[in-house]
Amino acid sequence: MKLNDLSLFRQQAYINGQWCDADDGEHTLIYDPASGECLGSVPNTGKRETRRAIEAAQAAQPAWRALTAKERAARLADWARLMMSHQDDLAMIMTREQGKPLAEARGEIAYAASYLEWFAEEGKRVYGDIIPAHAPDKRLLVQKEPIGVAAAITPWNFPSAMITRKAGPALAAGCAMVLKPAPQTPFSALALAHLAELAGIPAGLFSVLPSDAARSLEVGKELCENPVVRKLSFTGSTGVGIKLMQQCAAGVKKLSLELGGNAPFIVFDDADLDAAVEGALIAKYRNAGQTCVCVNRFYVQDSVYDAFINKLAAAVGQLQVGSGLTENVSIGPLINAEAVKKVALHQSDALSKGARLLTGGKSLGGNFYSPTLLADVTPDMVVAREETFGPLAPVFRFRDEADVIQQANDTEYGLASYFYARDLGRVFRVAEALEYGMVGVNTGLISTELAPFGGVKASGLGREGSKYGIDEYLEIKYVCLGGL
Ligand SMILES: NC(=O)c1ccc[n+]([C@@H]2O[C@H](COP(=O)([O-])OP(=O)(O)OC[C@H]3O[C@@H](n4cnc5c(N)ncnc54)[C@H](O)[C@@H]3O)[C@@H](O)[C@H]2O)c1
Ligand SMILES: O=C[C@H](O)CS(=O)(=O)O
Repeated sequence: MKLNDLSLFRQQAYINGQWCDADDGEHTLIYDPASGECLGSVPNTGKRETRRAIEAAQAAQPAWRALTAKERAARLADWARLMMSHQDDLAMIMTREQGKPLAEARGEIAYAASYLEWFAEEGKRVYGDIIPAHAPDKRLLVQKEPIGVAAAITPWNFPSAMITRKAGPALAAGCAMVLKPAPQTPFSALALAHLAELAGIPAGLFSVLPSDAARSLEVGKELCENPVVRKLSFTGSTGVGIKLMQQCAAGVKKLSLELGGNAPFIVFDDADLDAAVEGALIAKYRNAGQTCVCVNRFYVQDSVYDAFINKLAAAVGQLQVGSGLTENVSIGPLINAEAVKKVALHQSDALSKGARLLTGGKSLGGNFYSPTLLADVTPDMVVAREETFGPLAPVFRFRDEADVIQQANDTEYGLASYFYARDLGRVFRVAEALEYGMVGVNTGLISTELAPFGGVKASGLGREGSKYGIDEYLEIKYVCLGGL
């Protein structure tokens, strides 16, 4: 790995402020999804290491909580500054282990750092209440307190931002955090731990437990069932989210779940078609279509259908596919062979049921797949219901608002949605009718630390970012003062 600062490339677990191997010496190899090259190895931690990390968190959290919000903020701000001063190296690590183009990786590092900056400040605004009492000798106080030890389990598609979107509010609130990163992308998480150490985040307060897919089940089970852990924040697929929810039920653990999506992208007859094409490229093909808020279904009104798909096909055909290390590449590899297979299956199912291939449609060898556009897609096709999580864009037709709202809402998911229209009445009607946690209007890029990120229905529970995100790591305490 060519880095300016090789100390960022960590091949050990980070537990209680110590860099260590797995207790049983087991380790797992990490591969570059573009080249197949082995990048290095990390310890394959399990239940014993998880318990140690939880005990360390429990020991470290009281002193961290006792700091003022301002003191905690200073450490988080330093962590963010260190991320940005190492942006190039952190981006290189991310591109090598996840595959996204370097420009996108640099963007993610800035996005990830923004959550630390944002919650450093939000921690200073954890206000309580004084409630007008119901009796003259009483005073009613409401205060917010850190929940204690929190656990995080994160996905591979945003190897840094999905971590700081949890660690930022948790530490700002006064909590400790034990993190299990995705098996595919441990190096980004371990680099963050190294920078946290440099920023003065105390030993034990933030631990990182790399593990392969099998050991992840063991680590996750301990995080869900250990009574010291009072909060679990998970980002990943809905199926796994449900399993974790079940494992947390007995301990009545507080949960945040950022799960799968099936985003509609609607183009009305009064849309600016060129703007819609620009928004479609970002909303569909960012991270090679591997984001939870990527468009999964395009809906275009009959009268502008041909004009839109022709414009979009021309734009998609210009997208460059290749290694994320190569300049001007906008579509990197998918994370693995299973991801490529899923895209190919969704495409072959649609074509077998009458869809029309407009551009792309090719597996390019290894984990590369051409950015693809399908027309004449119908609701009986698998792409209508399953999250593709790849660079495949299916385009449906619709007649009018009622028709497209019914189609767009016909899913168990409810994370992100997008539409292009210029009539003001239509904008409000459609934004209010869409059953999603987030709605992009005349834009394909909605994610920012300033806004509440999250979904409804099978897309999860709770919100991350914004003024709401810190509440996920706080408990409300009511104090009733009597006899005054
Ligand atoms: N809503 C969001 O903010 C958001 C963001 C990114 C990804 N996602 C979703 O994540 C999915 C893709 O990411 P993925 O493939 O990493 O998801 P995944 O659910 O397979 O894995 C996510 C994490 O959970 C761990 N995990 C899996 N099974 C587990 C178990 N039984 N116990 C404990 N841990 C377990 C994995 O090791 C990984 O760290 C997509 O569905 C995408 O929509 C959602
Ligand atoms: O995959 C989903 C992440 O939340 C990505 S982003 O926040 O939309 O950039």
